[in-house]
Amino acid sequence: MQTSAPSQSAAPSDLPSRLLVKVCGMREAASLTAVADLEPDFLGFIFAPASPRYVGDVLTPDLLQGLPDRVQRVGVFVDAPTAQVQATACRFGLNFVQLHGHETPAQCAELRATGLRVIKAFGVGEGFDFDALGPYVLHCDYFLFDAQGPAPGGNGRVFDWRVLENYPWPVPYLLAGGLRPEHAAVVRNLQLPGLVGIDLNSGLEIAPGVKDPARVAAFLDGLGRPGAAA
Ligand SMILES: O=C(O)c1ccccc1NCC(=O)[C@H](O)[C@H](O)COP(=O)(O)O
Repeated sequence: MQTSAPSQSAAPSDLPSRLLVKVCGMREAASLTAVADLEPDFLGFIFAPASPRYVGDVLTPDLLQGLPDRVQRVGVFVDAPTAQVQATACRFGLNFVQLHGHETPAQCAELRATGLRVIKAFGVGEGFDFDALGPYVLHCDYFLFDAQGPAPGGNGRVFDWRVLENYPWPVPYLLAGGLRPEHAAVVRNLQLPGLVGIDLNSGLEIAPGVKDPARVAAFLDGLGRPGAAA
């Protein structure tokens, strides 16, 4: 993993010395509390109505605001208007917004100007065009690289991570797409430029939006994170 911050980055300069972990697609209270106790760096909540992990009326601001401060709250959106993203972020006390649709660099900039931190997600396939990311570089805190699939996210597919060996930008990124506990040992030793964290979702689920805390703990254990054992 690269841990030095490249120059001219819009991203934080204090890059972590260990992989950050985001657990995405949290919905109901029981698994939310159990997973938060395992101390991931980020918890993700899907605000896209078409997703089987859509938080809908299940998630209350109280539940989310009761999380420990050390856990960053990420709202995931797909092509939602800026005002709606901003209002949702305000209502739920989100720290980050993760944009999984066709959001433009201008929309990333608008959201960032409100004080939110921005993760822009991209589906990676063969021949992925890294040049297309250039206009986003100054307006995002992180990128997230996910597998392409029928849905904008949560497809449970792994892409060929070797594509990222050629990652040319200074924005740090999270690796996503079908990660399961069996991947932890390999992920732990990945040496990819710009990689600072991973995003876990359907590979840890009992049902869409219901995470299995034992599988989350197993992944964290495989990464060698202290205190992550169940
Ligand atoms: O998870 C969803 O249902 C989802 C739907 C629409 C947009 C984004 C979504 N997920 C965002 C994530 O960050 C997922 O963790 C990422 O796509 C990886 O998911 P998976 O392949 O299931 O590990």
